[in-house]
Amino acid sequence: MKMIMKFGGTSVGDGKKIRHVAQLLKRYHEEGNQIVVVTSALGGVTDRLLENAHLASTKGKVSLVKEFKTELANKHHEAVRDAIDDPNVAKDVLQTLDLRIEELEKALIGICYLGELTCRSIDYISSYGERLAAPIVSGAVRSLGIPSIEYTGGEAGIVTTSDYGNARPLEKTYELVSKRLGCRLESHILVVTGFIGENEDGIITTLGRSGSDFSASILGAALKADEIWLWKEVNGIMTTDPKIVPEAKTIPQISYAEAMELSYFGANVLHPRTIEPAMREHIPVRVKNTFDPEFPGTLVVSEKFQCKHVVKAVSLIKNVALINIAGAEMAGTVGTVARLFTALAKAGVNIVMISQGSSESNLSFVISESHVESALNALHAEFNREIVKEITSDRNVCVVAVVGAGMAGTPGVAKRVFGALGNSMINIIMISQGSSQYNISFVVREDDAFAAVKTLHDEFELYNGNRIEKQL
Ligand SMILES: Nc1ncnc2c1ncn2[C@@H]1O[C@H](COP(=O)(O)OP(=O)(O)O)[C@@H](O)[C@H]1O
Ligand SMILES: N[C@@H](CC(=O)OP(=O)(O)O)C(=O)O
Repeated sequence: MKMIMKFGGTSVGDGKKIRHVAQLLKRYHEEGNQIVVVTSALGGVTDRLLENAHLASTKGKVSLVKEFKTELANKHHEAVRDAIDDPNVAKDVLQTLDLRIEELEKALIGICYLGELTCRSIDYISSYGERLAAPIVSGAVRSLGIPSIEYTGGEAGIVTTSDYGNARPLEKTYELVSKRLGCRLESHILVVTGFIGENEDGIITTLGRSGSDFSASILGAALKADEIWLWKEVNGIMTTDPKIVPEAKTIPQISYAEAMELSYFGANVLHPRTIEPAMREHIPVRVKNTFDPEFPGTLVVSEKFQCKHVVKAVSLIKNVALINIAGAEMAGTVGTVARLFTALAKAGVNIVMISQGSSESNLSFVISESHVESALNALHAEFNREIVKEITSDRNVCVVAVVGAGMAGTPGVAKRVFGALGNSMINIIMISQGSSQYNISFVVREDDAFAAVKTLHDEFELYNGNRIEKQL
């Protein structure tokens, strides 16, 4: 089989884990599979890179850059020691790492002197997590006697828009990747940095936080892979985040549409865009546990292979805010909503969900907490108390979503959702249901969020894994 295997930051958290990953790869390679590996940064490294980029621009202290350089070098050198036995391979990898760390140091010192951090520089700095991980993963594979080459996303052919921090692949990516990687697949395990690509001028871009899943899917579609495997620290896509409800169970099979709804509604087990490229080529996506490789995990497949289970999972989006706008003149004033959306789009604000009262005199929507200032400024500038008289925001909220393809056309699901929440004395602040009827989502107070997820997990008996399997 031709396979893409993506390993997340927890899976390549340190040298011992990378050694384990290399052994897994050896096993699948020896079974006759052609493998492209997509690696994330070692766990926590992207966060540290971003923190230090911000520190450099605000404090401007070169001594802090030097301290960070030592921290990064120590972490990655230790990983090489633990992951790679062959001394020649280790020497080669250490040389590559040191060169890259020096480049990074220069860039951070530049930011110290300039005192400013552009979106383009943020992408450049944060790309180093994956650019330091890939040589180690590829070296660990070579150390086991298997030829391996490492590529950055751009070198592999991922060409993107210039939307730094949220770049999308251009259509030419699919042909380019196939040309560049296709011919080497037979003889090598290819290791590609997740999360990053480059624009048409060769400038590094990133696909958004947790974007390595998306990279894997792009490469899978380009190479027309038989399967895309996403290796994680959990046993697949589960009925809810096991960190919130420990009784959560693995969902053995789920449709592309359901997996997309879940990821859009906060199940950070998948990057929200992951499914699109796989779906365009009908490639099955498997989510597996790196630390329990025999466990089958979850298979994400096209709808036609999928039985309909009313509710499959419950998810939670944190770090959001609710914005309310109100004004008696809003009722019947044509174009108010268009002005609102245009103003928000110009300010770069993404809307998570929307609800409009039937009186038309108020409208509520949910956005990411980090966009609140820009949204409020944009709305005040656009309306200036004309038509819209009141604009308020509330940051202490979360969005909960109940997802399942079988909800479409099954009466009574909403009654059960809101009945169960009522019995648990959980107040609903806002409700939204997409016309796809694949999910019902609603806003609750942050303090009620975990209880809401647990209540619904119990109501639909999602802790009872057998029940899901029986209905498949
Ligand atoms: N429905 C869900 N199923 C599985 N994991 C979930 C779900 N919702 C949230 N999560 C969280 O997503 C994380 C995914 O695993 P992780 O190894 O961190 O992925 P990656 O490193 O690829 O980003 C887990 O830590 C888990 O707590
Ligand atoms: N390293 C990047 C990209 C990524 O996909 O990471 P992970 O697979 O660990 O979510 C991030 O932290 O956002």
